[in-house]
Amino acid sequence: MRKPIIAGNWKMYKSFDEAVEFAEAVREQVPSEDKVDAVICAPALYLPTLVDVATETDLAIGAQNMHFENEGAFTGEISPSQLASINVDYVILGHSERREYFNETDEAVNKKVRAALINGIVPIICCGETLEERESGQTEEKVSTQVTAALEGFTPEEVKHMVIAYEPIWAIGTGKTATADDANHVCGKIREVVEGLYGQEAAESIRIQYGGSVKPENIDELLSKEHIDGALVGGASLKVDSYLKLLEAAVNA
Ligand SMILES: O=C[C@H](O)COP(=O)(O)O
Repeated sequence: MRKPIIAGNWKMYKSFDEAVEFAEAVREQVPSEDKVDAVICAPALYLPTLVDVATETDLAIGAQNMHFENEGAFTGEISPSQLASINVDYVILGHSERREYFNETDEAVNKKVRAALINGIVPIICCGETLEERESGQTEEKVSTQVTAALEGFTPEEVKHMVIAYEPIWAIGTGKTATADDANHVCGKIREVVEGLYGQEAAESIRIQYGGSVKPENIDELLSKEHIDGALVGGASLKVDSYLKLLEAAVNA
């Protein structure tokens, strides 16, 4: 059985004080990491402090992006080894907002996944279709292409420890959620893609999250589905109460 993983993606929200206040409020209430991986992916500026606040608790801290090189003349960028040097555990890669607004390509995502592994950071690899793609029946082809590209060149052992987040773009921040059956169907297809590339053990081990307007009211149904191992959550991860409710749902799933 795969351990659920709930990752909050704060995007470009919260002041520094609000971020610290949140982490201090949840750190003692987060369920044991034996039951659920609880992650907060915060703005880069806050990461060292949040890692410090979360030390020796079951709360893990992640970044929302990184460069694929460990160092170099890349003004404004943050490297995987820099994240590792402050003990960041996770990184979101290939989020649709990065693909859309910052021209992140499948090739760059693949390089970043490699760089994350080299530096001991767990990648949360995002994929998902636009509304237009969904309506024209291209959902499976789109996520399959994205996942295949992101996972190119690894070993089955490496793939087992990765996380994939399926986020239909039309469901992000819109209040529209894919039905649990639809989300499960696509997550199942992603698992088939992983199996085709890396075999059954990797496919059964890799964790696949759903993301897109997940909230305490809909998480139980999503997590009851065979192929959904957790959630990547934007809006509902910003409030202490709703974040803790999502974790509780994962423990009880
Ligand atoms: O990374 C998180 C997703 O973009 C989902 O955001 P949302 O929960 O606000 O729809």
